[in-house]
Amino acid sequence: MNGLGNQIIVVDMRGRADRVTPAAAIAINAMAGTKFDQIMAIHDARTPGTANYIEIINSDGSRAQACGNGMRCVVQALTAELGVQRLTFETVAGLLFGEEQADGMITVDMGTPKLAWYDIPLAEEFADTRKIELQIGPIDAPVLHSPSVASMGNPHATFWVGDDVWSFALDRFGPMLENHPIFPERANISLAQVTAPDKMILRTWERGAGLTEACGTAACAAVVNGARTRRTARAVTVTLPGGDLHVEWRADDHVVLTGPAEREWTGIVDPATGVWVRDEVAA
Ligand SMILES: N[C@@H](CCC[C@H](N)C(=O)O)C(=O)O
Repeated sequence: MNGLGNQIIVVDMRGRADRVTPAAAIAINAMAGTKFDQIMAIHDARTPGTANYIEIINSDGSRAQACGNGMRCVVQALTAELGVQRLTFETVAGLLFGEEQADGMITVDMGTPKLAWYDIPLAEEFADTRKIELQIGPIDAPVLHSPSVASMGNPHATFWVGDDVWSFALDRFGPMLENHPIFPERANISLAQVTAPDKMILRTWERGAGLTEACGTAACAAVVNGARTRRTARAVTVTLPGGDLHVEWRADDHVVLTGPAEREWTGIVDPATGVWVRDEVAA
């Protein structure tokens, strides 16, 4: 599936006790035609009242706590299969609610952001995470500096840029910043250009996956960071390379993400080895 070009493989692990291994994820990603950003593994529910437990695996085999676009794909797949409009899921980061709108758009309530330095987490104490000391480039002429940081279950840094968001070599700076010692669990790195109080353009280098067409949790973190630094309103249309997401940081502190999700093809994979038997089942 894809969520605005964020390539997602939704794996059905219901009724099984095993897990998608890092080796399988890496093997699948290396195959022609199955390159992805995240695997969303659907497991049987662990908690009463939830439909399923969802595990998230990046293309480098690492596990992630949250994935906004991936959750939208899971919601689209399972609401269609079960003939329901809304579902509750459990992830390592907590409970998430998703629903299909009348126009086919998929909305996920991503929960509440965490803004304390130790929750993101950062390696050192910052009293104010709206602007932390971090820069790359020459000391007196940094290329990127002073990001706002937030956790949407997973760690995000939002660097604010002027009208030149497309001019930065994010493929070069992304890996340096993702692995910067200030982020002990690495981080997703975004560049945000605010074009109106309710509009921004966002590019993201994803932890464990690299440059992506769209990152849902990065859009959520950027709107939280935009609103708390008074750069944006709390409801913003975020334009990513793959298209638009709508993000609202509601008064009850929950962040809600809306956008399209699309099914592409279906196949069969061995979750232990990543050996793939690809069906040609039409979407
Ligand atoms: N594509 C995702 C984010 C996936 C997880 C991320 N790479 C991480 O490791 O935190 C999204 O849509 O949110």
